[in-house]
Amino acid sequence: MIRFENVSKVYARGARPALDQVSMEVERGEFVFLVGASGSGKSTFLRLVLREERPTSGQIFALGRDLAQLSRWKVPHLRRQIGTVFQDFRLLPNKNVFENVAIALQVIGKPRHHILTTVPETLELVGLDGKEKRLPHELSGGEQQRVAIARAMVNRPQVLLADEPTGNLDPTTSIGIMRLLDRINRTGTTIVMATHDDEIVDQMRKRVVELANGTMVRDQSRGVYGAGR
Ligand SMILES: Nc1ncnc2c1ncn2[C@@H]1O[C@H](COP(=O)(O)OP(=O)(O)OP(=O)(O)O)[C@@H](O)[C@H]1O
Repeated sequence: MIRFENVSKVYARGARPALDQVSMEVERGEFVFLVGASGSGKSTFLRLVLREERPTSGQIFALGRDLAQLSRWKVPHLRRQIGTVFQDFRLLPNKNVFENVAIALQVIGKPRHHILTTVPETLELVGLDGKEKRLPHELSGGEQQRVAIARAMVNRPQVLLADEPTGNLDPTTSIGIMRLLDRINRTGTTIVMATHDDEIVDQMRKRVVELANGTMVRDQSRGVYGAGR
């Protein structure tokens, strides 16, 4: 589903690599935690998968495509098959819940009847049915993140990339979000989640890939946040 072969990324000439010779593969249907200190390269990894950045060396394959060979006009098509969720939710403040999710379908030209059936289904999936008309500021942080997850999933992407999705949430709310992500994963969506949340990682016991200064230092199945525990 995602394969990195000796991937390095150097942002500025002379700077130390943000990623240094990383090779790893994420199989279809996996749930992978990407852990590591601030600045270890987790976000860089995710941006490379989305082709928001290009590697300085090495090869990246995502959803069966060699990203170096992908022409610029095909990049939006790639991104449509990869949902993204961030720490800061990134909702449109003046649009209600329904509209925030519908927009992901409107921008790709889906017909109105499709939007009118798919958005409520997706809101139900994330546990937000009945809250269609609320504005983001009328929702809790956990509910706002559920809207963001609904927006990421409404197009049924093959992969979901999550960058610190529980970073702004309290522990109890975070557990609810993780249950939702686990459920989404069990229905077949591959998930890669960058996180600092040790409790969540320790509870979920999924594959853990650890980066340190851009180097992959650990790849552990059913892993924990810190090595050696
Ligand atoms: N656009 C950029 N230009 C220059 N350097 C960058 C850029 N983005 C990231 N870096 C550098 O690359 C390294 C890796 O950053 P990255 O954001 O991938 O780390 P991270 O593990 O996601 O950190 P955090 O947990 O704080 O989000 C850091 O040294 C960072 O300063």
